[in-house]
Amino acid sequence: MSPIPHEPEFQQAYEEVVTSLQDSTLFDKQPKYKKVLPIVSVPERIIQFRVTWENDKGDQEVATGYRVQYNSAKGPYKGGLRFHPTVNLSILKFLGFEQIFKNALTGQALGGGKGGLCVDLKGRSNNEIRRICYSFMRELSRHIGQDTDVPAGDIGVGGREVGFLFGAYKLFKNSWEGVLTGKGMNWGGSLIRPEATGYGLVYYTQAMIDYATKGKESFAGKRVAISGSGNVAQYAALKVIELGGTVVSLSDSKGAIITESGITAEQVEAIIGAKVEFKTLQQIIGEFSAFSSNQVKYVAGARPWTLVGKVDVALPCATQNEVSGDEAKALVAAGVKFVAEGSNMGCTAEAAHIFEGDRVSAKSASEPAVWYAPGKASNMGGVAVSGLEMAQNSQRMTWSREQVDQELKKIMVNCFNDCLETAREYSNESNAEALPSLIKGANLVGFIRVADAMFDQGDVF
Ligand SMILES: NC(=O)c1ccc[n+]([C@@H]2O[C@H](COP(=O)([O-])OP(=O)(O)OC[C@H]3O[C@@H](n4cnc5c(N)ncnc54)[C@H](O)[C@@H]3O)[C@@H](O)[C@H]2O)c1
Repeated sequence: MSPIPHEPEFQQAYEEVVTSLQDSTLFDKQPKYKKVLPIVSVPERIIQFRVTWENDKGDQEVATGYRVQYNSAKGPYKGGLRFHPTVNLSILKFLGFEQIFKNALTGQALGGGKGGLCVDLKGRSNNEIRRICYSFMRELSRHIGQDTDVPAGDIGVGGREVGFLFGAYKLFKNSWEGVLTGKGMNWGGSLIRPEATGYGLVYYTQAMIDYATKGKESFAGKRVAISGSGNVAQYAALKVIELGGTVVSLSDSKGAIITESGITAEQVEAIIGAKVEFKTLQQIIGEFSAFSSNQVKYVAGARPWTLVGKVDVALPCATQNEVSGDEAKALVAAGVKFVAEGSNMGCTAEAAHIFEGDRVSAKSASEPAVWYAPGKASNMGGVAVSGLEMAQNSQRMTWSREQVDQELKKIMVNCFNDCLETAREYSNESNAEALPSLIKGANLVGFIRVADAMFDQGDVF
């Protein structure tokens, strides 16, 4: 049990890690690691602050801002900022806790953190969003820096918001430094950073397909269900299309679009342009010419998982707990073989259990089973390229698109192999040689790397 039971999302994320570790031979082989759990579960520091601004009507508004500086054993705190009306400490602690181990999986020198603001930006003008970002950074700038804590975007915080936040930091601190990642391309940003989480998710899934089919299959010809239509979903969809897969769904918080023939790259580009203006999918399919020739079905208030028919790959890319146990059962019945989370904790504990149960019950690699990758491994391409952005800022250099993309691919494939090998090394399952658990593998690799650094630095003794 987590020490704080009234934080349900945090508790869920904590229990997932603890269960993975307990359900392996790690603590039998090396009992010292048990001591790390209660220490690593408590954030090094939480900053909570008031953010006020004048809205476009001339009224004052107020919201609560947060930064959870969770763990700095491996490097400066690193993790995104979420601006959304559901933001609270339970959600930010779950995201920050995941981020510690995710960042360790990149193989880079990055600690873990997360932050955000409980606000709804939808429908607000650019000017008002700028005022919100400046007010948020007025306080946050006291606590971050390129060697201390380097935030990035998350839900509700994209390129526009990172620009305003960076401008505010520069103003308050009189310092131009790589204090945020996801920056604009002509002022310190890295090529491929906007694409990185979606592309990386597809590269990780490609490594799963490659391993499971012994190189015989790829994305070509596969039917791929994707949820969400924000940053992660957009670039995952474009990469799947480029690799010859058929994207049969996308969604937003109001509903889902479903298509037999596949969403086109032109349609995804239309969504990319319209989402910055807070348009819903329903509005976009009604307004843009890309949707008049190649029509899609819109289902209000629905998630895509039970609506897509036969499907080979599922990539949840919207938000946490967006695949329920029943939806997981429906996906397995629809033939899904590969599930990889673009969103953080996209699957409920029940859904993850169903996918893992399907794998455990298979006797050998030749039997069809579901391969399930947790977000902390499969969506870490974004933070990995943020790490590359920090490296480029320190060097005062800009790497080419090809160089960053190659590095991203290498990082994702290495992460897949690390998860696989470590799951085998510490597995207590009879079929682990042929079908190792990627969720256990990811948690074991991330935890051991962070725990070793904490022992070395005297955080745990
Ligand atoms: N942006 C990154 O680099 C990055 C990296 C790793 C993980 N993630 C995770 O990926 C997910 C999506 O992030 P993003 O950056 O694409 O954000 P975004 O703001 O660009 O898009 C979020 C998407 O999720 C949908 N959504 C939000 N709340 C929802 C809800 N309650 N129900 C249904 N749909 C909802 C939105 O409509 C939108 O399509 C989040 O879980 C985030 O933590 C993002």
